[in-house]
Amino acid sequence: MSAIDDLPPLREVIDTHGLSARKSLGQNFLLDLNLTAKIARRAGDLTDCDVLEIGPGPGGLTRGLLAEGARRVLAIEKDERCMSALAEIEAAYPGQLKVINGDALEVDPLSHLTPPIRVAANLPYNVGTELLVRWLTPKEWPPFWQSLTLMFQREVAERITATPGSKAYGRLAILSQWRANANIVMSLPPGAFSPPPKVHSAVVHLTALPEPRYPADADTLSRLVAAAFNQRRKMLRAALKGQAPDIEDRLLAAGIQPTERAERVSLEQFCALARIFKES
Ligand SMILES: C[S@@+](CC[C@H](N)C(=O)[O-])C[C@H]1O[C@@H](n2cnc3c(N)ncnc32)[C@H](O)[C@@H]1O
Repeated sequence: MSAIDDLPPLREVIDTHGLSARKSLGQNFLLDLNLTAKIARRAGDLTDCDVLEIGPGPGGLTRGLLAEGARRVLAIEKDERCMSALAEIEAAYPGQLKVINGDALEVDPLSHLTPPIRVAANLPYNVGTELLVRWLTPKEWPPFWQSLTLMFQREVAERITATPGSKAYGRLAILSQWRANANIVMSLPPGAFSPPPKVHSAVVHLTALPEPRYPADADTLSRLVAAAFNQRRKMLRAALKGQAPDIEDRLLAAGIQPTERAERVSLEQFCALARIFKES
């Protein structure tokens, strides 16, 4: 019998520790340990890795990550009420789980982790998107993480993995695919969660490329792509007018027709445009 078998079922944990789900914290818990084990397996081989988990809640995915052999898990959870439930898991895996009660947008986890590091999370979607963009846009590359395995609203997962020409293609697709391989590895219906959310969810697995697919400065690329897709129905010469007075020349130099719309421009072309901006 492993340590995880000694822990009470998650429904009992919720009752014992009074963890009624709070909408303000985006709490839709995964209570099926077979499912959390499956998600943990999608994070890759954890045996020689430290894992950063954001938003462990009552600890379903945390248990999965530890049972899959993670060397250490650092879990950052904003809800103080979850601390006693997570302490039970800490006790079952001495020295392997560290929990920080704080806001993942404010806590710097790096001093607690040793590479190689993988990230796994089932987070409220707004926080997840903000963290994803941060993790994808550091100045230096490769980043601190080897892979990110993140639960998103299915529509957001589709925006991360979208290709040019599709409605979902935009800033998230470009930033994700510039520096990582990104795939949807699991789909989950609302009923997988307690309480069930209104929408379907999906797990996206991103692995960091050793180098970005095409050279570009992260801030410049991020700024241009945000401006281009903010007005996605406009031609690029109009959408990017505020970025440079000679925007048409710059677009042409990057191999982009000024009359083109952002959703038809490839990642390679956006990177070429970012290089032209950096050089000018
Ligand atoms: C969707 S629930 C998932 C909980 C758990 N991982 C599971 O799968 O059952 C999201 C969790 O993130 C926590 N959370 C929300 N905002 C957070 C933040 N800014 N930093 C850290 N945790 C946060 C919530 O309290 C909640 O426990």
